[in-house]
Order: sequence, then structure tokens, then C-alpha cells
Amino acid sequence: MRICFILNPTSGTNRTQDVPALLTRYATKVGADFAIWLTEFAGHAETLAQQAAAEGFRVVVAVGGDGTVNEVGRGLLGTAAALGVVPRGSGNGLARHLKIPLDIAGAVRRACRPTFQRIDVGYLNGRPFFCTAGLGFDAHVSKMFAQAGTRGLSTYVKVALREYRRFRPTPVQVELNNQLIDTDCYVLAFANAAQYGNNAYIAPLANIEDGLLDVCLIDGLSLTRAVRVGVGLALGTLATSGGAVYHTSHHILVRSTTPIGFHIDGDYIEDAIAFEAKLAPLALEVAV
Ligand SMILES: Nc1ncnc2c1ncn2[C@@H]1O[C@H](COP(=O)(O)OP(=O)(O)OP(=O)(O)O)[C@@H](O)[C@H]1O
Repeated sequence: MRICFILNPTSGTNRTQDVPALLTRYATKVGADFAIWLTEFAGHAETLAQQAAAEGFRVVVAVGGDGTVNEVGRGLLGTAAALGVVPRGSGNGLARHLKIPLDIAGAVRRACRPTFQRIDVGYLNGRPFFCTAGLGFDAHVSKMFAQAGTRGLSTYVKVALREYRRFRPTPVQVELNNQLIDTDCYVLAFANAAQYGNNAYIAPLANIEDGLLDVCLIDGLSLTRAVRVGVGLALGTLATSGGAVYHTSHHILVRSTTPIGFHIDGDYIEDAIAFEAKLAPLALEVAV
């Protein structure tokens, strides 16, 4: 079994580690037949993953954060290769959901001696996601975070608190399960996996192989509700705390009269007024 590690050298906050050397050391230790390819620009991991699958690598491992995982996963859709993850981002939502070790040694061992499993793949406006996608405040914070200059959890929290004072919800109409819901969108999250990353559980009951997206709606965020949502995210109790309303569905339409930003696996994409979220059941094989 051949394994290809696709490394995003810009991911993570620890730039002093010699990651190729560590990958080589740990993969050699378990006797793996492997290659290491480095990305050279944003989006490159998708084409590298397609190339690796075409060259017959059985496992293609994203070495990076959820952005890199998304690119590699996207490239592997419809191929015979499975996605592995060596988490090096700040959030690592998919790796945490799949219980992949967060240390390089453990994750490399897992990628080289995997068991295989299939997971669902979500789509928002035609773009695949593996962990979460969504509209509203979380997308807005992703956009501001990308412009912040520094990374990591503390920057994320700082940006979120600053933007909380400015952000206002948008009226939307949500169509799911033959139901029309007129509401406000502060956050409308589509969860394939349970968490955003960093153990922030936006949809604690989400099951990545059930053929359904968990839809989490937060229509407003007064200070008391914000505290309740924050505690619910951290403790994994948001589904029962009353801070959010949940639905499950495999096809959701959202319309708005004013543009709302959306994100895919934590990366802000653009603003739009119409959204279609859907699910491809068990469309990706993962090596976990
Ligand atoms: N060689 C590269 N140069 C510049 N950008 C790159 C390169 N390779 C990948 N990228 C981009 O870097 C972005 C961030 O990567 P990724 O999400 O893996 O790491 P991270 O931001 O550190 O992690 P997290 O999302 O958990 O904070 C990705 O969206 C990807 O497109």
C-alpha cells in the first residue's frame, strides 16, 4: 500500500518544526512505502491529490488544517484513494471528529496502518465540505480571521468578540423537509461532523455516516444567549441547552433578500442571497 503525504507548509502555528523530516522518520519507522509532496499555493492540494490518486496511491494524507483537508478530500472524490489526516491546523475539526491522534507520530502511524471507513460529504452551493459549512456570523468571523495577520485560537476569540458587537442577523427563508421557516439568520450551520474544530461542538449529535446534515439555527445572539451558546459549544450541550434550534435533512434551501457570507470548512468563500445545501451519502473513503 503506497501512501502520499500532501503537506501545506504554511499551515499551523508552529513553523519551526521540520515536518518533512518528522513524517519521514515516523513513516519509515512503521515500514511504509511513501512519498511527501509539498503544496506551493492555495488550491494546489486538490490537484496534487487527484494526481496521487491517478498514480495509484491508496492513501492520500492531508498534512495541515481543515482547509488543506478540504482541498485533498475534494481532489479524492470519485477516486479509489482514501483520505488520511495528519492534523497541523489550529482547529482540526475533521481529525478530532474521526478521533485521529493530534500528534504527528500518532497520526502518521494511523495513516500508515489504517482501517477504512466511508463518510458523507456535504455540499453548499456546489462546494464540497467534510466538517461544517454555514452562513452568518461564523462565516463573517472566518473572513475577518483570514485578514487578522496572526492565527491560532486566541486571535480567533479576539476577532469573534470584536465582531460580536458589530454583527446583525439577516432575515431568511429556510426550506427543508417540506417545511418553510421564516426566521433570522445569526448563524445557520450545516454540520456533517459534530464540531467546528478546537472541540467547539456546533452540532454535538451529528453523525458523519447517517446520510443527513444537522442544521443548527441561531436566530439572534443577545448577551445571555451568547453565554449560553458559548458554554454549549464548549461542553457539547448546545443541542439541549436551548441556545439553538436543530433539524436534520439531506437537502436545504435558503433565500435572503440581502447577501450573507458563507464558509466551507472554516474558510470564508463569498456573499450570496441563495443557498442550497445537500449531502452525498458515504461519498468519501477515509483512512482512520
Ligand atoms: N503553499 C501554500 N502557500 C500559501 N497558501 C497555501 C499553501 N498551501 C495551502 N495553502 C492555503 O492555506 C490555507 C490554510 O490552510 P489550513 O487550513 O490547512 O491551515 P491553517 O489555516 O493553519 O489551519 P486552521 O484552518 O485549522 O486554522 C488553505 O486554505 C490553503 O488553500
